[in-house]
Amino acid sequence: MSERVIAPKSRGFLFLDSHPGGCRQVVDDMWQAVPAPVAPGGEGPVALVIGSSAGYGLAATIAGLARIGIRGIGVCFEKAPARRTGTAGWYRTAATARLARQHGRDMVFLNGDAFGDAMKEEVADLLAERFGGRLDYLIYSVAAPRRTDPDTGEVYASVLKPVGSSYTTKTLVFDQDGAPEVKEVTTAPAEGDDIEQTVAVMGGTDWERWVTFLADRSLLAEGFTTAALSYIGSPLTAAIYRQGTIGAAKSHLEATARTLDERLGKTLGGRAVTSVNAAAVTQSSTAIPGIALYVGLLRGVLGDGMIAPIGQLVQLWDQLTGARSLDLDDEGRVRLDTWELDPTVQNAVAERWSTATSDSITDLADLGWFSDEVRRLYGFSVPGIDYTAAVETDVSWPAPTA
Ligand SMILES: NC(=O)c1ccc[n+]([C@@H]2O[C@H](COP(=O)([O-])OP(=O)(O)OC[C@H]3O[C@@H](n4cnc5c(N)ncnc54)[C@H](O)[C@@H]3O)[C@@H](O)[C@H]2O)c1
Repeated sequence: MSERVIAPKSRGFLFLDSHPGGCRQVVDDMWQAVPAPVAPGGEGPVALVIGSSAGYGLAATIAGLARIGIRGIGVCFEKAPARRTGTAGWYRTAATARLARQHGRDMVFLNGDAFGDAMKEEVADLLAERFGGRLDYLIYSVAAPRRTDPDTGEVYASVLKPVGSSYTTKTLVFDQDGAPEVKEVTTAPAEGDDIEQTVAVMGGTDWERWVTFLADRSLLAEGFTTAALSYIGSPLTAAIYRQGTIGAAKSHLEATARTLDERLGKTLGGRAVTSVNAAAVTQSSTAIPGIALYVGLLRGVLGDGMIAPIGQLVQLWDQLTGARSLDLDDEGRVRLDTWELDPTVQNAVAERWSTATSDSITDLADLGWFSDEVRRLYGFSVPGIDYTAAVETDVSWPAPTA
């Protein structure tokens, strides 16, 4: 037992501790935001979500459980409580498992490196032993800085750099007193094998390896469907995102979807797609130069008109399961970002972006919302939580229920 009061301590957008009570409430609130199940009762389809503890993968897990009644496996990479608290994803996973159990859904969570073959073996064994040896859905939502190649042991590192020439962008930071500043930062262009390294981490290689691994073990059901998360984003961030090193990885991911789609279509009557989602405040996205400013301005323009990840993932599940027809763009991608890329919205954001300064930013962007979103990633600024009360931090990883 280890009860204590947890104060938010941060360096930039990174917090050193997370709040178990707040993380649990975030998960509860996401579950509440899901509309009624499509087909209540009965045994749901078997799903594997990779990256299940945060951002879009957490939304995929919760929307899948609450809307579709999935059962299956979530995989993520989180740190247990020790001297510091556990990571927020540790606590969110405990909370998600509790809700799954309450709703009679058999969901097992595994903590470890999804890129390694040991995790693939463990998942394959679990599918065979516990889930009837048939996987219906795989959602791939990993965002990671590094990947170790299981064949060679080589470690690849992903970088966020423009391609061709350096890129100067406005960016949003908060000073020591929390006051917002709009600054310029310059990022040098990719050099050496930066592009290949980033593609090796964030492209489609590991997704394809998962599908091949499970197919070789005959664990994919007829009609097996898989989706990986992608992003296009605004012209304002294109140089650092879609035309940058990470964009090369996303193009690789999308090309992988086309190859996999053909293969799965022929072998199982199955499908592989990418799902292009909208900008959201996550631990990964706040690391991208300019994205904090962009998202804050987007919220300033759209307010509650922004669709949160949980709402987008309900739409994705509805399309994947056939509750709604699968709506693909010319390049075979599900598009859940059309509201973000709407030209009227983009023009309004671009106008605000061009005039944004440290003095005007509070009027142009919704900074209260943005700061709270960042804090909520760690379980802080969650309505209904008493942050002066001591809370148990020693939460154990959810054991599979019998
Ligand atoms: N955040 C956005 O604005 C946005 C928009 C559109 C698409 N996407 C895409 O969604 C996907 C997920 O991004 P996010 O922003 O939700 O990220 P995130 O940082 O919120 O979550 C990443 C998840 O990956 C897991 N993970 C990281 N390394 C792992 C490893 N080695 N093994 C197992 N699990 C690991 C983490 O535990 C976590 O569950 C990415 O493909 C991203 O490009 C993000």
